[in-house]
Amino acid sequence: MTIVIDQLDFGVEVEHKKGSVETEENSVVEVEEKELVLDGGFVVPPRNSFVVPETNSFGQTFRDYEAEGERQPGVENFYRINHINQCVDFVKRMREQYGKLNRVEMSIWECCELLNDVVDESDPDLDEPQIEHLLQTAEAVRKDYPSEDWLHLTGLIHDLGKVLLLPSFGDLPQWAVVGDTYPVGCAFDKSIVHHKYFAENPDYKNPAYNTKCGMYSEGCGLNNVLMSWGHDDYMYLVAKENKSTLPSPALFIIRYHSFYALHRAGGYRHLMNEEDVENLKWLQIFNKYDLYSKSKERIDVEKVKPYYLSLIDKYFPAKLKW
Ligand SMILES: O[C@H]1[C@H](O)[C@@H](O)[C@H](O)[C@@H](O)[C@H]1O
Ligand SMILES: [Fe+2]
Ligand SMILES: [Fe+2]
Repeated sequence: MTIVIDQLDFGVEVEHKKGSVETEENSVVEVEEKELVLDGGFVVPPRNSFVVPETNSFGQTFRDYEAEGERQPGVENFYRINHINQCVDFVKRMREQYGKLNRVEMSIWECCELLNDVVDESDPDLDEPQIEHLLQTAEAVRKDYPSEDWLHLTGLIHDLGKVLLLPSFGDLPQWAVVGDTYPVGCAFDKSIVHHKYFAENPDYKNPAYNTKCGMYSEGCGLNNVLMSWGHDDYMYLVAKENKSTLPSPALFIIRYHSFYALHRAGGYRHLMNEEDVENLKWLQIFNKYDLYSKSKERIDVEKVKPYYLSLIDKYFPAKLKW
């Protein structure tokens, strides 16, 4: 059995458009089509065809971090180490070091191919090579939003930061690359997966960092918030520093797609500014495709490659600094 998830219900404007269709008897009937218009000027189609599966490839509901199964102990252990180690000092050091982008020079597509060798230990829903996940996400978005080519490309590249696991990118451990992300420097929200393990984080008992706002102020904007270090923030830095022409919601999606405490649980809203509120709408649309397109269905890479190469050419330089 499958469930169809309807259009998301956040506060977007609905524009009514008149159109006409011919019936079988050739009489013309007026119809009213609803289009959702986001403030950023992008249009959300009224009919989404993507069907959200009820269970993942392991027969469990998606993102069930307690369900017993072969992946559960490994994933829980991943979050234990992640929560102990991601602290303000660590994040500052990583941003400083990796912000230099002085390790590798290569194209976006070359990077996609490198992801073939990457396995993500934090993910209870996926054990396929990462390149499959990139294409599954991008192609699922493309079906429902055929004219938003920037969103297709966002699907393709959103997880490229996982190359941080590879030797030429510093060989970072899994806990510093994958998994959900969250702000450091203020209280860890209760909705974060396996929250209990934060008790051993050096910031947990620090009064400068353990209040609702911690080192931030209400409405300061997520751009001023330090996020736990991983593939999201790294790929955002890569896209920004290499002067990608992708629009603001694309960069926001790349940077915060693992921030489930925000986009799923609604935590940390007090740190957002108006631009974040607007961009979050796109992130919530994107998340459906990122999460639920994970399946055993393979995409024919060679068939779709020319299309994605044309998008890369449109939004990125030929070679990027990583
Ligand atoms: O395990 C997954 C995986 O690492 C994803 O790439 C990340 O974006 C998710 O937030 C995380 O939960
Ligand atoms: Fe990710
Ligand atoms: Fe992903």
